[in-house]
Amino acid sequence: MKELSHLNKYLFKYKFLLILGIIFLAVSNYFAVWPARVVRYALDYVTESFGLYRAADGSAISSSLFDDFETGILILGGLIIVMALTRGFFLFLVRQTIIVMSRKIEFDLKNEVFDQYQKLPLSFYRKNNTGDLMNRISEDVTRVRMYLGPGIMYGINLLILFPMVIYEMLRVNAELTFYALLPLPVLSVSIYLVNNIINKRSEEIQESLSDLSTHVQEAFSGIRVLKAFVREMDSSRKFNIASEEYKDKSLKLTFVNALFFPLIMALIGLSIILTIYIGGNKVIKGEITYGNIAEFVLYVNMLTWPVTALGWITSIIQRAAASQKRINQFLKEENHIQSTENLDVDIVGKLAFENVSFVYPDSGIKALDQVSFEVSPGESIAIIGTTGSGKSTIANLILRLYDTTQGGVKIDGKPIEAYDISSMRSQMGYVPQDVFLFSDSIENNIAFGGDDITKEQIIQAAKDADLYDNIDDFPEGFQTMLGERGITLSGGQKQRTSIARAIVKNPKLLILDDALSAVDTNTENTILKSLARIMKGRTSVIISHRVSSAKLADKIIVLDDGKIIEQGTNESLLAAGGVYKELYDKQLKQEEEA
Ligand SMILES: Nc1ncnc2c1ncn2[C@@H]1O[C@H](COP(=O)(O)OP(=O)(O)OP(=O)(O)O)[C@@H](O)[C@H]1O
Repeated sequence: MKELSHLNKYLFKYKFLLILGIIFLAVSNYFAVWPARVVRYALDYVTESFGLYRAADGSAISSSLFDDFETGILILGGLIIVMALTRGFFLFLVRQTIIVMSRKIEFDLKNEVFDQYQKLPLSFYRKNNTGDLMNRISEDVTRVRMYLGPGIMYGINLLILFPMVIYEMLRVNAELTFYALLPLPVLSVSIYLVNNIINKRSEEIQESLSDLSTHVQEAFSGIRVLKAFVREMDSSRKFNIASEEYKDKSLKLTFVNALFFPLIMALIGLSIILTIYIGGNKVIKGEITYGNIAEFVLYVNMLTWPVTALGWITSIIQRAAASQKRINQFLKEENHIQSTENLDVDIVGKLAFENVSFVYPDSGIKALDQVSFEVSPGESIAIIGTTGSGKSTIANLILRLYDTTQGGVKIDGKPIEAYDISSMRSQMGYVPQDVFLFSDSIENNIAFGGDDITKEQIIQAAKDADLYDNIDDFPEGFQTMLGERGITLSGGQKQRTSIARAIVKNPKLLILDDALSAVDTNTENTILKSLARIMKGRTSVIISHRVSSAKLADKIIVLDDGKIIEQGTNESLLAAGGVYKELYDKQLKQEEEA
Protein backbone atom coordinates (compact mmCIF):
# COMPACT_ATOMS: atom_id res chain seq x y z
CA MET A 1 0.00 0.00 0.00
CA LYS A 2 2.95 2.34 0.61
CA GLU A 3 3.35 2.55 -3.15
CA LEU A 4 0.21 4.70 -3.26
CA SER A 5 1.87 7.30 -1.04
CA HIS A 6 3.46 8.65 -4.21
CA LEU A 7 0.04 10.09 -4.96
CA ASN A 8 -0.18 12.03 -1.70
CA LYS A 9 1.57 15.01 -3.28
CA TYR A 10 -1.27 15.22 -5.79
CA LEU A 11 -3.94 14.80 -3.12
CA PHE A 12 -2.26 17.68 -1.34
CA LYS A 13 -2.19 19.73 -4.54
CA TYR A 14 -5.93 19.28 -4.98
CA LYS A 15 -6.76 19.37 -1.26
CA PHE A 16 -9.49 21.96 -1.70
CA LEU A 17 -11.40 19.79 -4.12
CA LEU A 18 -10.97 16.84 -1.78
CA ILE A 19 -12.06 18.72 1.34
CA LEU A 20 -15.05 20.22 -0.46
CA GLY A 21 -15.92 16.76 -1.75
CA ILE A 22 -15.86 15.35 1.79
CA ILE A 23 -18.12 18.16 3.04
CA PHE A 24 -20.56 17.58 0.17
CA LEU A 25 -20.51 13.86 0.93
CA ALA A 26 -21.41 14.50 4.56
CA VAL A 27 -24.26 16.83 3.56
CA SER A 28 -25.61 14.41 0.95
CA ASN A 29 -25.52 11.58 3.48
CA TYR A 30 -27.37 13.69 5.99
CA PHE A 31 -30.15 14.13 3.44
CA ALA A 32 -30.05 10.40 2.71
CA VAL A 33 -30.51 9.35 6.34
CA TRP A 34 -33.15 11.90 7.30
CA PRO A 35 -35.93 10.70 4.96
CA ALA A 36 -35.93 7.34 6.78
CA ARG A 37 -37.05 9.15 9.94
CA VAL A 38 -39.70 10.98 7.98
CA VAL A 39 -40.94 7.68 6.54
CA ARG A 40 -41.19 6.23 10.05
CA TYR A 41 -43.03 9.32 11.20
CA ALA A 42 -45.35 9.19 8.17
CA LEU A 43 -46.16 5.51 8.69
CA ASP A 44 -46.83 5.94 12.38
CA TYR A 45 -48.88 9.00 11.54
CA VAL A 46 -50.90 6.99 9.02
CA THR A 47 -51.62 4.14 11.44
CA GLU A 48 -52.56 6.51 14.27
CA SER A 49 -54.66 8.80 12.09
CA PHE A 50 -56.35 5.82 10.55
CA GLY A 51 -57.33 4.57 13.98
CA LEU A 52 -58.79 7.98 14.85
CA TYR A 53 -60.56 8.22 11.49
CA ARG A 54 -62.14 4.82 11.96
CA ALA A 55 -63.33 5.74 15.45
CA ALA A 56 -64.88 8.92 14.13
CA ASP A 57 -66.35 7.24 11.09
CA GLY A 58 -69.80 8.69 10.18
CA SER A 59 -69.48 11.58 12.63
CA ALA A 60 -69.26 15.26 11.67
CA ILE A 61 -65.53 15.56 12.36
CA SER A 62 -64.68 12.61 10.13
CA SER A 63 -64.27 14.67 6.93
CA SER A 64 -62.19 17.38 8.61
CA LEU A 65 -60.03 14.61 10.12
CA PHE A 66 -59.56 13.16 6.64
CA ASP A 67 -58.52 16.57 5.23
CA ASP A 68 -55.95 17.02 8.00
CA PHE A 69 -54.66 13.51 7.38
CA GLU A 70 -54.33 14.19 3.65
CA THR A 71 -52.50 17.49 4.19
CA GLY A 72 -50.16 15.80 6.69
CA ILE A 73 -49.29 13.05 4.23
CA LEU A 74 -48.76 15.55 1.42
CA ILE A 75 -46.43 17.64 3.55
CA LEU A 76 -44.43 14.56 4.60
CA GLY A 77 -44.29 13.30 0.98
CA GLY A 78 -43.17 16.75 -0.20
CA LEU A 79 -40.50 16.80 2.50
CA ILE A 80 -39.12 13.46 1.32
CA ILE A 81 -38.99 14.69 -2.28
CA VAL A 82 -37.21 17.92 -1.28
CA MET A 83 -34.66 15.90 0.70
CA ALA A 84 -34.09 13.50 -2.19
CA LEU A 85 -33.57 16.44 -4.55
CA THR A 86 -31.21 18.15 -2.14
CA ARG A 87 -29.30 14.91 -1.73
CA GLY A 88 -29.11 14.51 -5.52
CA PHE A 89 -27.77 18.04 -5.86
CA PHE A 90 -25.04 17.40 -3.30
CA LEU A 91 -24.17 14.07 -4.90
CA PHE A 92 -23.69 16.00 -8.14
CA LEU A 93 -21.32 18.33 -6.30
CA VAL A 94 -19.46 15.35 -4.81
CA ARG A 95 -18.76 14.05 -8.30
CA GLN A 96 -17.85 17.51 -9.51
CA THR A 97 -15.18 17.70 -6.83
CA ILE A 98 -13.80 14.21 -6.12
CA ILE A 99 -14.14 12.71 -9.60
CA VAL A 100 -12.87 15.95 -11.16
CA MET A 101 -9.91 15.77 -8.76
CA SER A 102 -9.18 12.20 -9.88
CA ARG A 103 -9.24 13.26 -13.54
CA LYS A 104 -6.88 16.13 -12.81
CA ILE A 105 -4.48 13.81 -11.00
CA GLU A 106 -4.72 11.31 -13.85
CA PHE A 107 -3.69 14.09 -16.22
CA ASP A 108 -0.78 15.16 -13.99
CA LEU A 109 0.37 11.59 -13.46
CA LYS A 110 0.32 10.82 -17.18
CA ASN A 111 2.38 13.94 -17.78
CA GLU A 112 4.79 12.98 -15.01
CA VAL A 113 5.28 9.49 -16.47
CA PHE A 114 5.64 10.83 -20.01
CA ASP A 115 8.16 13.49 -18.93
CA GLN A 116 10.12 10.79 -17.15
CA TYR A 117 10.05 8.62 -20.30
CA GLN A 118 11.47 11.52 -22.28
CA LYS A 119 14.30 11.97 -19.81
CA LEU A 120 15.39 8.34 -19.71
CA PRO A 121 18.32 7.15 -21.82
CA LEU A 122 18.21 4.88 -24.85
CA SER A 123 19.32 1.91 -22.73
CA PHE A 124 16.02 2.14 -20.83
CA TYR A 125 14.07 1.71 -24.07
CA ARG A 126 16.19 -1.33 -24.90
CA LYS A 127 15.28 -2.96 -21.60
CA ASN A 128 11.54 -2.34 -21.77
CA ASN A 129 9.28 -3.08 -24.67
CA THR A 130 6.91 -0.53 -26.16
CA GLY A 131 3.80 -2.40 -24.99
CA ASP A 132 5.01 -2.18 -21.42
CA LEU A 133 5.71 1.54 -21.68
CA MET A 134 2.28 2.17 -23.17
CA ASN A 135 0.53 0.07 -20.57
CA ARG A 136 2.00 1.98 -17.67
CA ILE A 137 0.92 5.32 -19.02
CA SER A 138 -2.58 4.18 -19.98
CA GLU A 139 -3.81 1.03 -18.23
CA ASP A 140 -1.91 1.49 -14.97
CA VAL A 141 -2.71 5.19 -14.67
CA THR A 142 -6.39 4.36 -15.27
CA ARG A 143 -6.35 1.86 -12.42
CA VAL A 144 -4.74 4.42 -10.15
CA ARG A 145 -7.46 6.88 -11.12
CA MET A 146 -10.08 4.35 -10.07
CA TYR A 147 -8.58 4.51 -6.59
CA LEU A 148 -8.40 8.31 -6.58
CA GLY A 149 -11.94 8.77 -7.90
CA PRO A 150 -14.50 6.08 -7.07
CA GLY A 151 -12.17 4.44 -4.52
CA ILE A 152 -11.76 7.54 -2.37
CA MET A 153 -15.33 8.72 -2.96
CA TYR A 154 -17.02 5.48 -1.90
CA GLY A 155 -14.42 4.87 0.83
CA ILE A 156 -15.11 8.22 2.50
CA ASN A 157 -18.81 7.81 1.89
CA LEU A 158 -18.64 4.54 3.80
CA LEU A 159 -16.79 6.16 6.69
CA ILE A 160 -19.38 8.93 6.97
CA LEU A 161 -22.57 7.01 6.25
CA PHE A 162 -21.88 3.97 8.41
CA PRO A 163 -21.66 5.73 11.78
CA MET A 164 -24.62 7.94 10.85
CA VAL A 165 -26.89 5.04 9.97
CA ILE A 166 -25.77 2.78 12.80
CA TYR A 167 -26.35 5.59 15.28
CA GLU A 168 -29.88 5.97 13.94
CA MET A 169 -30.45 2.21 14.05
CA LEU A 170 -29.14 1.87 17.60
CA ARG A 171 -31.45 4.66 18.68
CA VAL A 172 -34.35 2.51 17.58
CA ASN A 173 -33.31 -0.91 18.82
CA ALA A 174 -29.90 -2.54 19.46
CA GLU A 175 -31.01 -6.14 18.96
CA LEU A 176 -32.74 -5.41 15.66
CA THR A 177 -29.63 -3.55 14.54
CA PHE A 178 -27.51 -6.61 15.28
CA TYR A 179 -29.71 -8.98 13.24
CA ALA A 180 -30.16 -6.58 10.35
CA LEU A 181 -26.42 -6.11 10.02
CA LEU A 182 -25.57 -9.80 10.40
CA PRO A 183 -25.47 -10.74 6.68
CA LEU A 184 -23.61 -7.59 5.63
CA PRO A 185 -20.01 -8.71 6.44
CA VAL A 186 -20.71 -11.89 4.45
CA LEU A 187 -21.87 -9.68 1.60
CA SER A 188 -18.72 -7.58 1.74
CA VAL A 189 -16.36 -10.56 1.84
CA SER A 190 -18.18 -12.36 -0.97
CA ILE A 191 -18.08 -9.26 -3.14
CA TYR A 192 -14.38 -8.98 -2.49
CA LEU A 193 -13.78 -12.61 -3.46
CA VAL A 194 -16.01 -12.51 -6.54
CA ASN A 195 -14.46 -9.23 -7.59
CA ASN A 196 -10.99 -10.75 -7.42
CA ILE A 197 -12.12 -13.55 -9.69
CA ILE A 198 -13.64 -10.99 -12.05
CA ASN A 199 -10.44 -8.95 -12.09
CA LYS A 200 -8.30 -12.01 -12.71
CA ARG A 201 -10.48 -13.09 -15.59
CA SER A 202 -10.62 -9.55 -16.98
CA GLU A 203 -6.83 -9.47 -16.98
CA GLU A 204 -6.71 -12.78 -18.84
CA ILE A 205 -9.12 -11.32 -21.37
CA GLN A 206 -6.96 -8.23 -21.67
CA GLU A 207 -3.90 -10.39 -22.36
CA SER A 208 -5.62 -12.43 -24.99
CA LEU A 209 -7.00 -9.25 -26.53
CA SER A 210 -3.48 -7.85 -26.77
CA ASP A 211 -2.31 -11.12 -28.41
CA LEU A 212 -5.15 -10.76 -30.84
CA SER A 213 -4.31 -7.12 -31.60
CA THR A 214 -0.61 -7.91 -32.03
CA HIS A 215 -1.55 -10.64 -34.47
CA VAL A 216 -3.84 -8.35 -36.46
CA GLN A 217 -1.34 -5.50 -36.40
CA GLU A 218 1.45 -7.76 -37.70
CA ALA A 219 -0.82 -9.20 -40.34
CA PHE A 220 -1.51 -5.67 -41.60
CA SER A 221 1.97 -4.22 -41.38
CA GLY A 222 3.55 -7.35 -42.82
CA ILE A 223 0.89 -7.77 -45.50
CA ARG A 224 3.45 -7.63 -48.30
CA VAL A 225 5.51 -10.49 -46.87
CA LEU A 226 2.35 -12.39 -45.99
CA LYS A 227 0.99 -12.24 -49.50
CA ALA A 228 4.34 -12.89 -51.16
CA PHE A 229 4.77 -16.08 -49.13
CA VAL A 230 1.10 -17.07 -49.58
CA ARG A 231 0.46 -17.32 -45.83
CA GLU A 232 -3.06 -15.81 -45.82
CA MET A 233 -4.70 -19.10 -44.81
CA ASP A 234 -2.17 -19.69 -42.09
CA SER A 235 -2.67 -16.15 -40.80
CA SER A 236 -6.46 -16.67 -40.72
CA ARG A 237 -6.03 -19.95 -38.87
CA LYS A 238 -3.83 -18.28 -36.23
CA PHE A 239 -6.35 -15.46 -35.93
CA ASN A 240 -9.14 -17.97 -35.38
CA ILE A 241 -7.20 -19.71 -32.63
CA ALA A 242 -6.46 -16.40 -30.86
CA SER A 243 -10.05 -15.29 -31.34
CA GLU A 244 -11.41 -18.57 -29.96
CA GLU A 245 -9.27 -18.17 -26.86
CA TYR A 246 -10.59 -14.65 -26.41
CA LYS A 247 -14.18 -15.86 -26.72
CA ASP A 248 -13.67 -18.67 -24.16
CA LYS A 249 -12.20 -16.27 -21.66
CA SER A 250 -15.01 -13.76 -22.21
CA LEU A 251 -17.61 -16.47 -21.61
CA LYS A 252 -15.92 -17.45 -18.36
CA LEU A 253 -16.14 -13.84 -17.23
CA THR A 254 -19.78 -13.60 -18.23
CA PHE A 255 -20.48 -16.63 -16.03
CA VAL A 256 -18.98 -15.00 -12.92
CA ASN A 257 -20.70 -11.71 -13.73
CA ALA A 258 -23.99 -13.55 -13.97
CA LEU A 259 -23.48 -14.90 -10.45
CA PHE A 260 -22.53 -11.54 -9.03
CA PHE A 261 -25.88 -9.76 -8.92
CA PRO A 262 -28.03 -12.67 -7.73
CA LEU A 263 -25.53 -13.12 -4.90
CA ILE A 264 -25.83 -9.49 -3.82
CA MET A 265 -29.61 -9.54 -4.11
CA ALA A 266 -29.88 -12.75 -2.07
CA LEU A 267 -27.79 -11.37 0.79
CA ILE A 268 -29.63 -8.05 0.80
CA GLY A 269 -32.92 -9.95 0.76
CA LEU A 270 -31.76 -11.96 3.75
CA SER A 271 -31.06 -8.79 5.72
CA ILE A 272 -34.50 -7.43 4.94
CA ILE A 273 -36.25 -10.70 5.85
CA LEU A 274 -34.41 -10.75 9.19
CA THR A 275 -35.35 -7.13 9.84
CA ILE A 276 -39.02 -7.69 9.09
CA TYR A 277 -39.25 -10.98 11.01
CA ILE A 278 -37.47 -9.80 14.15
CA GLY A 279 -38.91 -6.30 13.82
CA GLY A 280 -42.43 -7.78 13.46
CA ASN A 281 -41.99 -9.72 16.70
CA LYS A 282 -40.88 -6.57 18.43
CA VAL A 283 -43.90 -4.64 17.14
CA ILE A 284 -46.14 -7.40 18.56
CA LYS A 285 -44.36 -7.04 21.88
CA GLY A 286 -44.85 -3.28 21.61
CA GLU A 287 -41.14 -2.50 21.71
CA ILE A 288 -41.11 -0.65 18.41
CA THR A 289 -43.65 0.76 15.93
CA TYR A 290 -44.56 -0.21 12.33
CA GLY A 291 -42.79 2.91 11.23
CA ASN A 292 -39.58 1.65 12.82
CA ILE A 293 -39.64 -1.44 10.61
CA ALA A 294 -40.01 0.68 7.46
CA GLU A 295 -37.28 2.97 8.74
CA PHE A 296 -35.02 -0.05 9.33
CA VAL A 297 -35.59 -1.50 5.90
CA LEU A 298 -34.52 1.84 4.47
CA TYR A 299 -31.40 1.88 6.68
CA VAL A 300 -30.46 -1.63 5.59
CA ASN A 301 -30.92 -0.59 1.96
CA MET A 302 -28.79 2.44 2.61
CA LEU A 303 -25.98 0.31 3.99
CA THR A 304 -25.99 -2.38 1.33
CA TRP A 305 -24.37 -0.31 -1.39
CA PRO A 306 -21.51 0.97 0.84
CA VAL A 307 -20.98 -2.56 2.16
CA THR A 308 -20.95 -3.90 -1.40
CA ALA A 309 -18.59 -1.08 -2.28
CA LEU A 310 -16.27 -2.09 0.57
CA GLY A 311 -15.31 -5.31 -1.21
CA TRP A 312 -15.08 -3.44 -4.45
CA ILE A 313 -12.96 -0.62 -2.97
CA THR A 314 -10.56 -3.12 -1.42
CA SER A 315 -9.94 -4.70 -4.76
CA ILE A 316 -9.65 -1.30 -6.48
CA ILE A 317 -7.03 -0.26 -3.94
CA GLN A 318 -5.10 -3.51 -4.37
CA ARG A 319 -5.05 -3.15 -8.12
CA ALA A 320 -4.13 0.53 -7.89
CA ALA A 321 -1.26 -0.30 -5.52
CA ALA A 322 0.06 -2.93 -7.94
CA SER A 323 -0.23 -0.47 -10.82
CA GLN A 324 1.39 2.37 -8.89
CA LYS A 325 4.23 0.00 -7.98
CA ARG A 326 4.86 -0.58 -11.68
CA ILE A 327 4.66 3.17 -12.37
CA ASN A 328 7.02 3.95 -9.49
CA GLN A 329 9.56 1.49 -10.87
CA PHE A 330 9.82 3.68 -13.95
CA LEU A 331 9.63 6.94 -12.05
CA LYS A 332 12.55 5.83 -9.88
CA GLU A 333 14.71 4.99 -12.90
CA GLU A 334 17.56 7.42 -13.07
CA ASN A 335 19.22 8.80 -16.11
CA HIS A 336 22.89 8.10 -15.56
CA ILE A 337 23.73 10.23 -18.59
CA GLN A 338 24.18 13.54 -16.83
CA SER A 339 26.18 16.61 -17.65
CA THR A 340 29.08 17.34 -15.32
CA GLU A 341 29.41 21.07 -16.04
CA ASN A 342 26.24 21.94 -18.01
CA LEU A 343 28.40 23.71 -20.57
CA ASP A 344 26.05 25.57 -22.90
CA VAL A 345 28.34 26.98 -25.59
CA ASP A 346 28.55 27.10 -29.37
CA ILE A 347 30.40 24.07 -30.65
CA VAL A 348 33.21 24.73 -33.11
CA GLY A 349 33.32 21.16 -34.36
CA LYS A 350 36.57 19.47 -33.29
CA LEU A 351 35.88 15.84 -32.48
CA ALA A 352 38.22 13.31 -30.89
CA PHE A 353 37.90 9.69 -29.76
CA GLU A 354 40.68 8.75 -27.32
CA ASN A 355 41.17 5.03 -26.78
CA VAL A 356 37.44 4.47 -26.70
CA SER A 357 36.13 1.02 -25.83
CA PHE A 358 32.45 0.31 -25.49
CA VAL A 359 30.49 -2.67 -24.25
CA TYR A 360 26.68 -2.63 -24.68
CA PRO A 361 25.35 -2.93 -21.13
CA ASP A 362 22.37 -5.13 -21.98
CA SER A 363 24.06 -7.61 -24.31
CA GLY A 364 27.65 -7.46 -23.04
CA ILE A 365 28.85 -7.18 -26.64
CA LYS A 366 32.11 -5.29 -27.02
CA ALA A 367 31.29 -3.05 -29.97
CA LEU A 368 34.38 -0.79 -29.90
CA ASP A 369 37.91 -1.62 -28.86
CA GLN A 370 40.51 1.09 -28.28
CA VAL A 371 39.26 3.38 -31.02
CA SER A 372 41.12 6.68 -31.47
CA PHE A 373 40.75 9.32 -34.14
CA GLU A 374 40.53 13.08 -34.46
CA VAL A 375 38.61 15.37 -36.79
CA SER A 376 39.30 19.08 -37.04
CA PRO A 377 36.48 21.60 -37.41
CA GLY A 378 35.25 21.66 -40.97
CA GLU A 379 36.74 18.30 -41.82
CA SER A 380 34.79 15.27 -42.88
CA ILE A 381 35.53 11.76 -41.74
CA ALA A 382 34.18 8.57 -43.23
CA ILE A 383 33.82 5.41 -41.17
CA ILE A 384 33.62 2.32 -43.24
CA GLY A 385 33.46 -1.32 -42.27
CA THR A 386 31.56 -4.57 -42.43
CA THR A 387 28.21 -5.13 -40.68
CA GLY A 388 28.47 -5.25 -36.94
CA SER A 389 31.91 -3.67 -36.94
CA GLY A 390 30.80 -0.88 -34.59
CA LYS A 391 30.10 2.01 -36.95
CA SER A 392 26.68 2.97 -35.56
CA THR A 393 28.09 2.65 -32.06
CA ILE A 394 30.45 5.53 -32.86
CA ALA A 395 27.40 7.65 -33.81
CA ASN A 396 25.68 6.65 -30.55
CA LEU A 397 28.68 7.81 -28.55
CA ILE A 398 29.02 11.14 -30.39
CA LEU A 399 25.37 11.87 -29.63
CA ARG A 400 25.97 10.69 -26.08
CA LEU A 401 23.15 8.21 -26.28
CA TYR A 402 25.54 6.01 -24.31
CA ASP A 403 28.66 6.76 -22.27
CA THR A 404 31.94 5.09 -23.16
CA THR A 405 33.05 2.09 -21.13
CA GLN A 406 36.69 3.14 -21.38
CA GLY A 407 38.49 6.13 -22.86
CA GLY A 408 36.79 9.40 -23.77
CA VAL A 409 35.06 11.37 -26.46
CA LYS A 410 36.05 15.02 -26.69
CA ILE A 411 34.36 17.90 -28.45
CA ASP A 412 36.45 21.04 -28.94
CA GLY A 413 39.01 19.55 -26.57
CA LYS A 414 36.52 19.16 -23.69
CA PRO A 415 35.11 15.83 -22.49
CA ILE A 416 31.66 15.28 -23.99
CA GLU A 417 30.32 14.78 -20.45
CA ALA A 418 30.94 18.46 -19.68
CA TYR A 419 28.36 19.71 -22.18
CA ASP A 420 24.75 20.37 -21.48
CA ILE A 421 23.15 17.45 -23.29
CA SER A 422 20.26 19.28 -24.95
CA SER A 423 22.40 22.21 -26.03
CA MET A 424 25.03 19.85 -27.47
CA ARG A 425 22.56 17.60 -29.30
CA SER A 426 20.71 20.59 -30.72
CA GLN A 427 23.93 21.60 -32.48
CA MET A 428 24.28 18.18 -34.08
CA GLY A 429 22.48 16.84 -37.11
CA TYR A 430 21.85 13.12 -37.11
CA VAL A 431 20.56 10.90 -39.86
CA PRO A 432 19.93 7.49 -38.31
CA GLN A 433 20.34 4.20 -40.11
CA ASP A 434 16.70 3.23 -39.63
CA VAL A 435 14.86 6.26 -40.92
CA PHE A 436 11.87 7.27 -38.86
CA LEU A 437 9.38 9.77 -40.20
CA PHE A 438 6.31 10.98 -38.37
CA SER A 439 2.74 10.73 -39.70
CA ASP A 440 2.77 14.41 -40.54
CA SER A 441 3.41 16.64 -43.57
CA ILE A 442 6.81 16.52 -45.29
CA GLU A 443 7.30 20.13 -44.26
CA ASN A 444 6.77 19.36 -40.58
CA ASN A 445 8.99 16.31 -40.84
CA ILE A 446 11.83 18.42 -42.22
CA ALA A 447 11.28 21.18 -39.67
CA PHE A 448 11.07 18.69 -36.79
CA GLY A 449 14.35 19.72 -35.16
CA GLY A 450 13.51 23.34 -34.35
CA ASP A 451 10.75 25.77 -33.50
CA ASP A 452 11.83 28.70 -35.61
CA ILE A 453 12.71 27.10 -38.91
CA THR A 454 11.54 29.19 -41.87
CA LYS A 455 9.95 27.99 -45.10
CA GLU A 456 13.04 29.18 -47.02
CA GLN A 457 15.29 27.04 -44.84
CA ILE A 458 13.02 24.03 -45.42
CA ILE A 459 13.10 24.53 -49.19
CA GLN A 460 16.89 24.97 -49.15
CA ALA A 461 17.35 21.81 -47.06
CA ALA A 462 15.11 19.86 -49.46
CA LYS A 463 17.19 21.12 -52.38
CA ASP A 464 20.46 20.21 -50.68
CA ALA A 465 19.16 16.73 -49.93
CA ASP A 466 18.15 16.39 -53.60
CA LEU A 467 14.53 15.99 -52.57
CA TYR A 468 13.01 19.19 -53.88
CA ASP A 469 12.03 17.86 -57.32
CA ASN A 470 10.31 14.85 -55.76
CA ILE A 471 8.32 17.07 -53.42
CA ASP A 472 7.38 19.30 -56.31
CA ASP A 473 5.87 16.29 -58.05
CA PHE A 474 3.63 15.41 -55.10
CA PRO A 475 0.08 16.76 -55.47
CA GLU A 476 0.23 18.73 -52.26
CA GLY A 477 3.93 19.60 -52.34
CA PHE A 478 5.40 20.27 -48.92
CA GLN A 479 2.01 19.73 -47.31
CA THR A 480 1.87 16.12 -48.50
CA MET A 481 1.10 13.87 -45.58
CA LEU A 482 3.41 10.95 -44.85
CA GLY A 483 2.84 7.68 -43.06
CA GLU A 484 -0.38 5.89 -42.29
CA ARG A 485 -2.68 8.73 -43.24
CA GLY A 486 -0.65 9.81 -46.26
CA ILE A 487 1.63 8.60 -48.97
CA THR A 488 4.44 6.10 -48.60
CA LEU A 489 7.83 7.40 -49.65
CA SER A 490 10.38 5.20 -51.37
CA GLY A 491 13.40 4.11 -49.32
CA GLY A 492 15.62 6.70 -50.99
CA GLN A 493 13.04 9.49 -50.55
CA LYS A 494 12.74 8.63 -46.88
CA GLN A 495 16.51 8.80 -46.43
CA ARG A 496 16.66 12.16 -48.19
CA THR A 497 13.83 13.55 -46.05
CA SER A 498 15.77 12.42 -43.04
CA ILE A 499 18.90 14.16 -44.37
CA ALA A 500 16.93 17.37 -45.02
CA ARG A 501 15.67 17.19 -41.42
CA ALA A 502 19.24 16.97 -40.14
CA ILE A 503 20.74 19.75 -42.26
CA VAL A 504 17.90 22.24 -41.94
CA LYS A 505 19.17 23.23 -38.49
CA ASN A 506 22.63 24.06 -39.82
CA PRO A 507 24.35 21.68 -37.47
CA LYS A 508 27.94 22.16 -36.36
CA LEU A 509 28.40 18.43 -36.51
CA LEU A 510 26.59 16.20 -38.95
CA ILE A 511 26.40 12.44 -38.54
CA LEU A 512 25.12 10.36 -41.43
CA ASP A 513 24.66 6.74 -40.39
CA ASP A 514 24.45 4.75 -43.59
CA ALA A 515 22.15 7.51 -44.80
CA LEU A 516 22.79 7.08 -48.49
CA SER A 517 22.45 3.33 -48.77
CA ALA A 518 19.07 3.52 -50.53
CA VAL A 519 20.02 6.09 -53.18
CA ASP A 520 21.88 5.45 -56.41
CA THR A 521 25.49 6.57 -56.77
CA ASN A 522 24.60 9.61 -58.87
CA THR A 523 22.20 10.96 -56.24
CA GLU A 524 24.75 10.01 -53.60
CA ASN A 525 27.36 12.17 -55.34
CA THR A 526 24.95 15.11 -55.71
CA ILE A 527 24.03 14.96 -52.01
CA LEU A 528 27.63 14.57 -50.88
CA LYS A 529 28.67 17.59 -52.95
CA SER A 530 25.86 19.71 -51.52
CA LEU A 531 26.84 18.53 -48.08
CA ALA A 532 30.47 19.49 -48.70
CA ARG A 533 29.19 22.99 -49.51
CA ILE A 534 26.87 23.38 -46.53
CA MET A 535 29.24 21.69 -44.12
CA LYS A 536 32.08 24.06 -44.97
CA GLY A 537 33.61 25.04 -41.66
CA ARG A 538 31.55 22.34 -39.92
CA THR A 539 32.33 18.72 -39.16
CA SER A 540 30.75 15.69 -40.80
CA VAL A 541 30.91 12.04 -39.90
CA ILE A 542 29.83 9.79 -42.74
CA ILE A 543 29.20 6.19 -41.79
CA SER A 544 28.83 3.84 -44.70
CA HIS A 545 29.25 0.42 -46.22
CA ARG A 546 30.03 1.99 -49.52
CA VAL A 547 33.38 3.30 -50.63
CA SER A 548 31.56 5.72 -52.94
CA SER A 549 30.26 7.60 -49.87
CA ALA A 550 33.62 7.54 -48.17
CA LYS A 551 35.92 8.59 -50.92
CA LEU A 552 35.03 12.30 -50.80
CA ALA A 553 35.80 12.55 -47.08
CA ASP A 554 38.99 14.22 -45.83
CA LYS A 555 39.77 11.23 -43.66
CA ILE A 556 38.70 7.61 -43.75
CA ILE A 557 38.86 5.00 -41.03
CA VAL A 558 38.19 1.33 -41.65
CA LEU A 559 36.66 -0.61 -38.79
CA ASP A 560 36.64 -4.33 -38.26
CA ASP A 561 35.23 -6.04 -35.20
CA GLY A 562 35.32 -2.80 -33.21
CA LYS A 563 38.93 -1.97 -34.06
CA ILE A 564 40.41 0.51 -36.49
CA ILE A 565 42.38 -1.53 -39.00
CA GLU A 566 43.25 1.19 -41.49
CA GLN A 567 43.09 4.94 -41.65
CA GLY A 568 44.10 7.65 -44.07
CA THR A 569 42.78 9.47 -47.12
CA ASN A 570 41.15 7.85 -50.13
CA GLU A 571 44.42 8.14 -52.04
CA SER A 572 46.70 6.92 -49.25
CA LEU A 573 44.44 3.94 -48.51
CA LEU A 574 44.23 2.97 -52.15
CA ALA A 575 47.96 3.22 -52.41
CA ALA A 576 48.42 1.08 -49.29
CA GLY A 577 46.51 -1.75 -50.98
CA GLY A 578 44.75 -3.08 -47.88
CA VAL A 579 41.12 -3.83 -46.98
CA TYR A 580 39.93 -0.45 -48.26
CA LYS A 581 41.50 -1.04 -51.67
CA GLU A 582 39.92 -4.48 -51.79
CA LEU A 583 36.48 -3.02 -51.01
CA TYR A 584 37.03 -0.24 -53.53
CA ASP A 585 37.84 -2.65 -56.33
CA LYS A 586 34.96 -4.96 -55.45
CA GLN A 587 32.36 -2.19 -55.30
CA LEU A 588 33.68 -0.51 -58.46
CA LYS A 589 33.30 -3.81 -60.30
CA GLN A 590 29.75 -4.27 -58.97
CA GLU A 591 28.86 -0.78 -60.14
CA GLU A 592 30.29 -1.36 -63.59
CA GLU A 593 28.34 -4.60 -63.87
CA ALA A 594 25.12 -2.95 -62.77
N1 LIG B 1 21.57 -1.53 -28.56
C1 LIG B 1 22.40 -2.56 -28.61
N2 LIG B 1 22.44 -3.41 -27.58
C2 LIG B 1 23.28 -4.44 -27.60
N3 LIG B 1 24.15 -4.72 -28.56
C3 LIG B 1 24.17 -3.92 -29.63
C4 LIG B 1 23.29 -2.80 -29.71
N4 LIG B 1 23.51 -2.16 -30.86
C5 LIG B 1 24.50 -2.85 -31.49
N5 LIG B 1 24.90 -3.90 -30.75
C6 LIG B 1 25.95 -4.84 -31.10
O1 LIG B 1 27.17 -4.11 -31.20
C7 LIG B 1 27.90 -4.51 -32.34
C8 LIG B 1 28.21 -3.32 -33.22
O2 LIG B 1 26.99 -2.83 -33.73
P1 LIG B 1 26.86 -1.56 -34.66
O3 LIG B 1 25.42 -1.28 -34.81
O4 LIG B 1 27.72 -0.46 -34.14
O5 LIG B 1 27.45 -2.10 -36.02
P2 LIG B 1 27.51 -1.44 -37.44
O6 LIG B 1 28.92 -1.45 -37.86
O7 LIG B 1 26.83 -0.11 -37.43
O8 LIG B 1 26.69 -2.48 -38.30
P3 LIG B 1 25.74 -2.23 -39.54
O9 LIG B 1 26.58 -1.71 -40.64
O10 LIG B 1 25.18 -3.57 -39.84
O11 LIG B 1 24.72 -1.26 -39.09
C9 LIG B 1 27.10 -5.59 -33.03
O12 LIG B 1 27.66 -6.84 -32.68
C10 LIG B 1 25.70 -5.47 -32.45
O13 LIG B 1 25.11 -6.72 -32.31
